[in-house]
Amino acid sequence: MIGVMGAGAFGTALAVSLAAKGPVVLAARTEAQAEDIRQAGEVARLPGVTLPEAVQVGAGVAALAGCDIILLAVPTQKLRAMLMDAGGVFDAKTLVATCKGVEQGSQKSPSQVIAEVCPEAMVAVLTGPSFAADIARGLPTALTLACADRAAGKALQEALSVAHLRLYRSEDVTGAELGGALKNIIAIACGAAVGAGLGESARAALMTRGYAEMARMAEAMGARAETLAGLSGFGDLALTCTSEQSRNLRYGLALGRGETFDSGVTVEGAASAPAVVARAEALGIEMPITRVVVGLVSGQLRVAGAMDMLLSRPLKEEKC
Ligand SMILES: NC(=O)C1=CN([C@@H]2O[C@H](COP(=O)(O)OP(=O)(O)OC[C@H]3O[C@@H](n4cnc5c(N)ncnc54)[C@H](OP(=O)(O)O)[C@@H]3O)[C@@H](O)[C@H]2O)C=CC1
Ligand SMILES: O=C(CO)COP(=O)(O)O
Repeated sequence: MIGVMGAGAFGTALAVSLAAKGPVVLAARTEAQAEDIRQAGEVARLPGVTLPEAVQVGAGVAALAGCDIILLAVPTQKLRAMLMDAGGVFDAKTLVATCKGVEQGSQKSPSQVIAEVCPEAMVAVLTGPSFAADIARGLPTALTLACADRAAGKALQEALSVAHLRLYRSEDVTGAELGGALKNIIAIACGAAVGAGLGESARAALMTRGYAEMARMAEAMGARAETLAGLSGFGDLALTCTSEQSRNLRYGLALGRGETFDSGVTVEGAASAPAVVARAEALGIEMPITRVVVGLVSGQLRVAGAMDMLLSRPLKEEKC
């Protein structure tokens, strides 16, 4: 049976989608949350989506004991603690990370965190351009399913594909995870520029030079260029930087407009950006847009100063 850990927007959307194939367990953090969801028939972070009967709502890791495939849909910075609290329930399971970020402190990707805490588990990554609301409504979506083990990846591709949710297989876990984590940061930069009234041309420039940063880091970390050009990289960059459904873009818009933003909303790019800059420094890679996002998020930079920093860099040849 398939289980989902994290009854937020994305975990719920995936559970609703996969329920077309059979029963799915959706695990909220606490029994009180699970009971609220059962009573309401929907999840607060994904309003307007009625849970089908095939979605069985439970609480905590115990609810997932009978599942062999578990999708992990908690924010990246919460992943390690959640796994460490699992008390062995996740050992020897197939764990599919759906979170898009880099862990603060360790600078590790979700799959690396899983491998460290649950060394017995088979690890895969599900990523790519998809808003929870779109998946839950059954709108057409194409994602990357990355797993270093080819046979396990093929089995997962079958198990997790649904008519409107088309999965493309990859063995490049590093590249798939990097694309998802880095595009969120570039989306914050785009939002900040647009929010500050700098225009659509600035957005296009940030997306393109942001992609160059993503490709640079990917190359340095041994990821494949074609992965970055695929759904998990370019595809998700395009979606997140251009749609106001994106929380990262909306957070950037608020920064650019000088407005406050609800601190309860998951903004993976803001949490991951300092870890990415630290990793870039260790690798000797220039990531100027990511760096200014760190300054914007920490409040040390304003958009005008950030743009001055980017525009005053030495003139150079256009290449990645
Ligand atoms: N929303 C989207 O469109 C997409 C999201 N993603 C990725 O999916 C990940 C999750 O995002 P999303 O679902 O949108 O975020 P949400 O903020 O909507 O939900 C996160 C959920 O994780 C739960 N959670 C946190 N810690 C634990 C824990 N220890 N045990 C159980 N549950 C826990 C939260 O519970 P609580 O409220 O109690 O803290 C919350 O329900 C992110 O990395 C995001 O980038 C990927 C593609 C699309
Ligand atoms: O990852 C996403 C789309 O692919 C969701 O983006 P946000 O986290 O910015 O809402």
